[in-house]
Amino acid sequence: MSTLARTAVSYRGAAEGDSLSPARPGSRASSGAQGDGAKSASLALEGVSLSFGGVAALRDVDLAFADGSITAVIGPNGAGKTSLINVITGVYTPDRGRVVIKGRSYSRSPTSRLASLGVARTFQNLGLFKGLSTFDNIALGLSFAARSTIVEQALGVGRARAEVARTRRKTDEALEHLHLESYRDRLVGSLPYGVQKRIELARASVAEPHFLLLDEPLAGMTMDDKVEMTAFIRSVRSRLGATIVLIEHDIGLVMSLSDRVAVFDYGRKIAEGTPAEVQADQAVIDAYLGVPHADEEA
Ligand SMILES: Nc1ncnc2c1ncn2[C@@H]1O[C@H](COP(=O)(O)OP(=O)(O)OP(=O)(O)O)[C@@H](O)[C@H]1O
Repeated sequence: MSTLARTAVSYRGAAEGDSLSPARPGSRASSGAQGDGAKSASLALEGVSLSFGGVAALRDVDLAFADGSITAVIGPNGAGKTSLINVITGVYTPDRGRVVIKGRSYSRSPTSRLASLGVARTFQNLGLFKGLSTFDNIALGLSFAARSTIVEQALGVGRARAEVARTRRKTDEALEHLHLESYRDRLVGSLPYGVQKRIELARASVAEPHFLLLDEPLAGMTMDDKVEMTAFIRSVRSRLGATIVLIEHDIGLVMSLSDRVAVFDYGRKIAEGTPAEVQADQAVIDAYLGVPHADEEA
């Protein structure tokens, strides 16, 4: 297990003021990931339900992400995949259930502290600043860690000087790891879509998160770009030891990239396991072929 993963497992601290409580003893999150009992899961959903008016986006979802694993969340359009990431990141507050992060259980994820808890994400429709350079976009991924005062920053002294140096070093490392050096000073809006997706991955990973949530990181790319991107995702995982959750529609790539796959349909987790297990699962085959389910609710 990586150092980062060990840190995640042993973490017990949490700031006051959030709606939190220790993970339930014996819960999946505290005892290990589903179907992967040898590993701990510092990130999990427990009994999460979420609805919008009459639409149930998530229905009683239990899902634990083994530390250091890559889990793909797949399912047809409207299955609840993005809602799941939005619940983990506190964009949505579940009607029921809890989000467990590093041994603490939240009825609503603490949005303002997610970065310090080691949670980072990318967005389905790129969340980059098109008028800024590649370097500046990636550097923004470190902004939460700034400790210097405005005065120190204005004068470029004290902690600000060290932070600027660290930001430059970390950002240059991320540019190198994701082969983005040649785009360093280019405005993001002028770059090809596949490169922008890679820049978003760089921004999300530059602060070395423990949990990386990728919403359709391969969407809209050429096949060559997709193959390249999957290699970059693997390399981020092995470099950081991060737990990666990704939403993807390209089943072929999902199967080769992921350790685990969770399949959703109408907000419900209908299958979970290794890629080979879910591929052979009849409920999954039915969901993808659009076979109506006996328990389908209005
Ligand atoms: N903010 C919202 N307001 C109303 N309904 C929403 C909202 N967000 C999601 N939904 C609904 O919740 C359900 C699940 O949506 P979600 O975006 O999570 O699905 P998805 O699996 O990510 O779909 P896609 O693959 O098309 O992105 C859908 O029926 C969607 O219309």
